[in-house]
Amino acid sequence: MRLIIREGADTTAEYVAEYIIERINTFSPTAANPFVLGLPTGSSPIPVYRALVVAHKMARVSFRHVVTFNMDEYVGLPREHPESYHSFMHTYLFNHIDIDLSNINMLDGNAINLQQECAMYEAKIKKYGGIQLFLGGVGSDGHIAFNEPGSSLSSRTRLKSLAYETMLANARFFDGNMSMVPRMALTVGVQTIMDAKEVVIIATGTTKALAIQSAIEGGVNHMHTLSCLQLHPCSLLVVDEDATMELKVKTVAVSDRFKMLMGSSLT
Ligand SMILES: N[C@@H]1[C@@H](O)[C@H](O)[C@@H](COP(=O)(O)O)O[C@@H]1O
Repeated sequence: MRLIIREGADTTAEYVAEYIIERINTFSPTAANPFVLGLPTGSSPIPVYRALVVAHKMARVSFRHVVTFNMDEYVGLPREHPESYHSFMHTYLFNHIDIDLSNINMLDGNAINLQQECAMYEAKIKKYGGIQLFLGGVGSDGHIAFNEPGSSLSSRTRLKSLAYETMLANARFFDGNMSMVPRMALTVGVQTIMDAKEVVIIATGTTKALAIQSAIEGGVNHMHTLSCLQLHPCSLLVVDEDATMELKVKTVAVSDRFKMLMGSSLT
């Protein structure tokens, strides 16, 4: 697992966007051999999507032969609801790039048979030969996608009840009203993410510091599912300085601002 530290949220997002652009362009996708990209929702990837849209408008990257699979979707929230992950992805990315709508794959949280929906999603990923690059965020408790604490590390796409902490964090998108926050979601599993050829995680802000610390310095364990990436041959965490605040091993190059915050212990 590689760790890249940038100063702030914007430079962190820029790094991730440039990384994805480079990967897509180097791959040179075609209709017969598309680039398969896994995507997250949440506030952390928003500046990444913004940067990808700008790069697309400047003709630096095309999504014409990119196939996407999103990580998760709420159960029971209408697709058109502004807080559905379907709406989120169109608002922040899909409406502004040249992706073919038939290349967008999102779990249907209103499917009549949710179990079948999840099995079909896994089968479709397989049909494309797997995910080339899975971009993800992390929950403040260290979860990846909606693989809440206690999720099996060999899990695949399935129905999950959300942890109280996740619902609390997501209440900000529902006018702070906990009773409006969906209690269940469909999510790719830990193993689905581990099967990707490459995994890139973005984490910014002090609220992610404990999650980053447990993922990097803790053992691999199902209570902090991000930690599974320690076992991935090609995983990358891209974080800002705030998100490194709880790291015990202070061997990283740090900026003056960070040194100031930490006092003389780093000099
Ligand atoms: N299912 C999503 C995760 O994929 C995301 O990583 C997390 C953090 O979101 P944010 O970036 O808004 O902190 O939120 C939800 O739980």
